[in-house]
Formats: sequence, structure tokens, C-alpha cells
Amino acid sequence: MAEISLTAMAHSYERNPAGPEDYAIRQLDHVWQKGGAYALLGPSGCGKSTMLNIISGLLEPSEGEVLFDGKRVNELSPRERNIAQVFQFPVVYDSMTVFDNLAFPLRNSKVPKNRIRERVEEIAGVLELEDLLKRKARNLTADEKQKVSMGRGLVREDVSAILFDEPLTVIDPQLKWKLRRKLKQIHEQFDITMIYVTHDQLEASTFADKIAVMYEGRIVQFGTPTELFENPNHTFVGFFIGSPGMNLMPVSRSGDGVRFGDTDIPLSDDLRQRLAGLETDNLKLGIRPEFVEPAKPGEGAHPAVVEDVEDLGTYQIVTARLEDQLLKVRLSEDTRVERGQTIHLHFPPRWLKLYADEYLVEATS
Ligand SMILES: Nc1ncnc2c1ncn2[C@@H]1O[C@H](COP(=O)(O)OP(=O)(O)OP(=O)(O)O)[C@@H](O)[C@H]1O
Repeated sequence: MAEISLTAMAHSYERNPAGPEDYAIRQLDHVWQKGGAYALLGPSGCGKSTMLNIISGLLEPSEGEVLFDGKRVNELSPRERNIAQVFQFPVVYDSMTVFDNLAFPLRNSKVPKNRIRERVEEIAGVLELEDLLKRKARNLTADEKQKVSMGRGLVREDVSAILFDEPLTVIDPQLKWKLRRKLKQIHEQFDITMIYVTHDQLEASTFADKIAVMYEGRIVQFGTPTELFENPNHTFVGFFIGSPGMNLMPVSRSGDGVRFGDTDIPLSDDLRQRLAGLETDNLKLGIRPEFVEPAKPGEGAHPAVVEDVEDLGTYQIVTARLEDQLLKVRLSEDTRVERGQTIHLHFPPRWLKLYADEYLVEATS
């Protein structure tokens, strides 16, 4: 196992990058600690695979350094870095049995025969492949092949890290949740550094202790699932995490805080002071649908007209218009609301976030 550090690392696929938009990864510093279960989460094209391939050694970054336990490994191959990588599609030897597929990485590293058998059986047990050990890989289903692929990643005990690039894409939805939990168990049992790439927030939060959210070639936040939900430090994180995502309202400065249309939203003294020190006018207020509260008419309650009600069983998502802003509000199933009705909404200050140039303006108290 290794601590993996990226220092002043950036990557462009262009020979002569002209500006930041020519970089698949914009310059960043980041540390993946030993033994962590991490997810790298972001939309298609944000740079996740590029990042993973740079860590594994399939790709050399055009700038900066990749360090394993403090030692530069930029020029080393995945094999020399001792990295196991599991890809979106299964990589198995069709003509070999499942046993031989799982044993292959161990035979390559000259592990003694007895230990190979023990370890293959252990991993086959965890992945529920015991009954298939004698079968030729070519006779397996896509799900089973991908489990073998994962097994080949997990079987070595000496790896610096295991990297997963959307490994559950080909897996049947029924099996997906089971395998996700399984990977988590494996992490707890074997204590290996694992980095798991996905564009699915549910997959990321079930697997990882900490998630790095990538957007346009940058890690915009690195935190626990709860931190990303409760305190998104970039509007993209607010929007991307949660279902539906955070309400984000463009606002302008006003005496007490900020405003949109005729609606004034006072801010705490602390946030007002922070805001006074900022030059930008690209300001947004964010609040998650879960944290908007229905209220009685009165001070601090904003009238909004219900435009849509989506009943989701145990709760409902209400779309309400407040001036020209459409807001999503999550209400319990027993709150009765109808289209066209005027409701009043309260924004608890604790859950109201201010963003300047898309980044969170942190309150100091
Ligand atoms: N081999 C390549 N040559 C040139 N550009 C590339 C290459 N691979 C990726 N890119 C570009 O780099 C950017 C990041 O791509 P990358 O595949 O790392 O993103 P991703 O988040 O993994 O996306 P996806 O989930 O779709 O795989 C994209 O703009 C992509 O078009």
C-alpha cells in the first residue's frame, strides 16, 4: 500500500496547450492516503479516467509529479508501480479457467503454490465465485466475467492500490448494489487503498469514505458524502450531488445581504463582511430542497406559487415559483399542496449558502 500524492500535476493531450481549456486535468495538488476508500465522481469528460490512468502509470502527466510514498514514479509502468486496475469491461483470459485467471497475477509475482490456492479460494469466496473455479472463463456471463476481473485486481496482497474505472457498468442492476457492498466489505477486510471512478453519486457514496468531485479537469471538493451534501463548496457539487440538486439563485448585493427581484435575503454579519471584501458580482445563493421549510405567512416567509408536485411515495418534490425563480422543495408526504396554491417558504440561515464565482463563501463563525 502506498500514499499517492500528486504535486502541481496537470495533463493536456495537446502538444502545445494554449490555455486552461486545453487541459484534461488542470494543475492540482492532491493526496490519496494509504488504505483509504475513495471515489472519483464527476460527469462524462471531466477528467476521471485521465486522472486514474496517471495514477496507474498508463499515462504520464504532461506536468508535475506523481509520488508513491514520497518517491517520484512518473516514468514507472503500472507493473513497476504495483497497481491493479479494474476496467469498465472485463479483462479475462477466455481459454483459462476461473481459478487460473485469479491465480495469474500471483504466479507472475512468484507467490508460493500453497499460498496461491489459499488466496484464490479466499477471493473466490468473497466474490461468490467458488462454484465456478473450474469453469473456462469463456463460458461465463458478462457479470461473472467482471467478477473475475475484479478478483484479479483484488487477489494480490502486495499492491500499492487498486483502481476501479466504472467497474459495474456491465453488471446487471440487481447485482450492482450487492457488488458495491461487497467491494466495501473487501476494503474493510483487506485495508487496501482503493480509488473508484464513477459518474453515479449513489455508487460513490456507498463505496467511498471520501469522494473527490471532479468538474472541468479540477477536483472541486474532496469530502465525505455528508460534507458534500451539507456543505458543497462549489455550485457544481451542489447541483451534481443530491436528487434533485441544490437550488441555486443568482442574486445581487443589497443593504442587509443579497436580493433577487423584490425579495431580500438577509445574511449574517459575518457573511456580509466577507461579501463586502469580494469584487465579483457573480453571486448565487444555494439551498437544498431538503432544507427549505414550509412556513406560515410572516417575516422571513417568502410566498411562492406551486407549479408542480411530484409524489415520490414517502415524500414529494414541489416545484414552486418565487418571483422568477423556480425552487424545488422536498416536503413530507402528509403536507397537502396543490398546483396553483400559494405556499410560504423559509430559508433557515444555517442551510443558506453563498457562492461567489461559483465557490462557497465560508462563514467564519
Ligand atoms: N486519448 C485522448 N486524446 C485526446 N483527448 C482525450 C483523450 N482521452 C481523453 N481526452 C479528453 O480529455 C478530457 C477528459 O476525458 P476523460 O476520459 O479523462 O474524462 P472522464 O471523466 O473519464 O469521462 P468518461 O466518464 O466519459 O470516460 C475530455 O475532454 C476528453 O475528450
